[in-house]
Amino acid sequence: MPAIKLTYFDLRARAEPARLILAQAGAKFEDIRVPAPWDDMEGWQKMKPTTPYGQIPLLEVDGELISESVAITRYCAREFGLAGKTTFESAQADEIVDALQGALEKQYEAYLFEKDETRKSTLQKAFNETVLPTLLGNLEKRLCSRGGDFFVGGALTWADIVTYNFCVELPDKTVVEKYPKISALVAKVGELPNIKAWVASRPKTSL
Ligand SMILES: N[C@@H](CCC(=O)N[C@@H](CS)C(=O)NCC(=O)O)C(=O)O
Repeated sequence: MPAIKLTYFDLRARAEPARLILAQAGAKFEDIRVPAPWDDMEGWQKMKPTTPYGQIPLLEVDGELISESVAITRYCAREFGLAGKTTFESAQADEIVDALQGALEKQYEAYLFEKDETRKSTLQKAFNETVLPTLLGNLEKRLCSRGGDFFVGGALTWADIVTYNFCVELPDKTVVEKYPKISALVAKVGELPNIKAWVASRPKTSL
């Protein structure tokens, strides 16, 4: 097994999908957490230029660095057999992750780091009423078209784990209840023993 170190702020956010995959795989990894810029701007300003793109998360695998959260997550999925059994299945999983990532980036841009609580809740509400129903409606149909249990090949892949993480991180989880297949998938992934154990034991953070 490669020696894996995952470095991110002390947050779930962009590193959590990779952590969940590593946890599900039972892989050993170093979960390195550096203080967020709002807690230690000086420390982050020192670290920033040492990273390939001035941002984290970073994954170190046997001493080599990978940047970009989705590339990191995809590597973990491939390395630990959660990326589909064929190149076509891998593409099917990528499709779901890319669809979710598109919405996630909109969420980041719209409100995730908004400090003004009133403005944040207005922006959240707008996101819940526009972007989310379209995305979740489309994903529900996609899931049904692929058998209804898992997104790819009738077995667990990172597409399911990333969907789980996206849904449980939503500020208003009731939005997901309108989509029965997605809801069942989220519940099923949340009940996987390794996922359950990770979620119960991971550091408690705001994001
Ligand atoms: N596209 C990158 C974005 C990474 C990113 O935005 N990282 C943020 C934390 S979520 C960061 O490092 N912010 C500090 C900075 O940009 O100075 C990815 O998905 O990994």
